[in-house]
Amino acid sequence: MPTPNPDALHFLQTRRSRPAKTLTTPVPDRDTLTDLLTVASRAPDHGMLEPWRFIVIEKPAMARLADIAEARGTALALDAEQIQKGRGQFDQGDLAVVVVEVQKPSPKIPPLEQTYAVGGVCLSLVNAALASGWGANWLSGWVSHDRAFMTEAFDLAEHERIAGIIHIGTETSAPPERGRPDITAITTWQ
Ligand SMILES: Cc1cc2nc3c(=O)[nH]c(=O)nc-3n(C[C@H](O)[C@H](O)[C@H](O)COP(=O)(O)O)c2cc1C
Repeated sequence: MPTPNPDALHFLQTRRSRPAKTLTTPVPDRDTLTDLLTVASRAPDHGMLEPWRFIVIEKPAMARLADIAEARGTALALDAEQIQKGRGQFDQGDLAVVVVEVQKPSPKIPPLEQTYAVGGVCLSLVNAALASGWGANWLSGWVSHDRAFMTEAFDLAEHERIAGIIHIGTETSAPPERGRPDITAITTWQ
C-alpha cells in the first residue's frame, strides 16, 4: 500500500501563484533563496544534463532591466502599453529569478526533453517558494522571447534562453481561485 503524505498532497491541491504585482518586501535573503534554488533543482532531468542555470535579480538591478526593456520595446516599435508591460515587471519587482534554459549537446536526450526539464524546474521553484510561505509568480512577457533583450540584459549565449522569470516576495493578498482543467474532458483511458 502507498504511504500518503497528506501535507504535501494538501499543498499541491491548494497551491496558487500570487500575482507578481501584489508581491512586496521582505524578500528571501540569499541563503534562503539558495535553499529554494536547491529544492527547485531537484527536478526530473533525463540524462542528468542539468540544462538550466539561475540569474538572481535583486532590487538594485531592476532599474537597469526596466530601461533595457523600454529601449527594446521602442526599437521593436511596440505600442506604449506593451512597452510599459515589458518594463513593468522590473519596475515593480523586488526579487526575481531568471531560470535560464541551457541546451546541452547530447546524442541521447532531445532538445525538447531538456526544455521540459527546465519547465519542471520553474514550477518547482514556484512551489518551493509557496510552500515556504512566500508569494511567487512565473512570468515571461515579450522580453523573455526577445533575443536582443536576453543578450543585453543577461548576456545569454545562443544556446541559452529564458524559461521563466520567477518573482518571489511577501504576498499582500491571496487571489481568488481560478478555473482549473476539467480532468474528465482532457483524459482518456485505455
Ligand atoms: C511559461 C509561462 C509563462 C507565463 N507568463 C506569464 C506572464 O508573463 N504574465 C502573467 O500574468 N502570467 C504568466 N503566466 C501564468 C502564471 O505564472 C500562472 O500560471 C498564473 O498566475 C496562475 O497560476 P497558479 O496555477 O499557480 O495559480 C505564465 C505561465 C507560464 C507557464
